[in-house]
Amino acid sequence: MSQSIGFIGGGNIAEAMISGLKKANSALEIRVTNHSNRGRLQGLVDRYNVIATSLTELVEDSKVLIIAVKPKDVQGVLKDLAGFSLQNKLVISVAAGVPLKVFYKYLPGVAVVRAMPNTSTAVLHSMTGLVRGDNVNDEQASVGEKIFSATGKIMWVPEKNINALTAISGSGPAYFYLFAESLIKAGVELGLSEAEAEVLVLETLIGSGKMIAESDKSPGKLREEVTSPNGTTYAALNVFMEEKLAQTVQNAAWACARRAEDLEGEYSE
Ligand SMILES: NC(=O)C1=CN([C@@H]2O[C@H](COP(=O)(O)OP(=O)(O)OC[C@H]3O[C@@H](n4cnc5c(N)ncnc54)[C@H](O)[C@@H]3O)[C@@H](O)[C@H]2O)C=CC1
Ligand SMILES: O=C(O)[C@@H]1CCC=N1
Repeated sequence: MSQSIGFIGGGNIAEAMISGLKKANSALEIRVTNHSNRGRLQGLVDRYNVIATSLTELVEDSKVLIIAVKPKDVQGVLKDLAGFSLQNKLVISVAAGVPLKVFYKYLPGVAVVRAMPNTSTAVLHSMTGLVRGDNVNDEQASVGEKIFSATGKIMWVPEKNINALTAISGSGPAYFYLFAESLIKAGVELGLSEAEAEVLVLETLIGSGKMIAESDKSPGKLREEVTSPNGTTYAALNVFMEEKLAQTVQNAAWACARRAEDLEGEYSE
């Protein structure tokens, strides 16, 4: 990747992306500007050897601008960017619930890709959804694809599907972390030390993920293979069934997608 990248916003997702991108290519030039938090910016410089800079320098020196601020702060960034010529630049927004039309309003003609990565980009296992804006040429689409492919897998989707994707893979890591936290707590309640419970949960999660990824069996089939009739797993799964875990998971994913839609709704006029 020969393109220099500039992050506007250096928070959680920017750090996950920077960490992954630097792992994939330590020579990659990355600039970051972060509003009103010098300590945060200096931390990124110290940890990843990025260049801390002003917005003006970042725009001048970066081919790709990645907007990684909270949804409520995106319009402020776009107003600032409207003062620059962005010809030949690719703008990538990772903000949830900010539709492409908002970018066109402030930056007419801009080449923008809407992306929804997840924090596993830090370990090169992100799943990133990408939406191609109207003005993105093939070369720019390929640049966007390379940036996110360097830190995991990508999927191009139409804009109408980005909220569904957010509900599964964008926010998804948090669901698995909650499950892991709960299982660690259960292990401790059952008499294991926290360190023991953590190792058991960690290895079980990684092993299950690898089984789903590497075996040719569906998650349902793999589950059946663990579940002996009237055995121990059966006893546990019965509780999940009785307490409607599957429905709860679906409700949570719907709530996530609806929240993204609500955010988008704030831009309807
Ligand atoms: N955290 C996650 O797992 C994911 C987050 N996202 C999206 O990424 C965006 C950022 O999320 P987080 O990193 O979690 O938030 P965060 O709050 O950790 O980071 C945002 C950063 O932007 C800075 N900022 C605010 N206004 C700015 C401005 N005008 N110029 C420069 N910096 C500015 C803030 O000081 C803060 O450090 C959100 O829009 C979110 O929807 C997308 C995918 C995953
Ligand atoms: O919670 C959020 O709004 C962001 C978007 C996807 C993951 N985190």
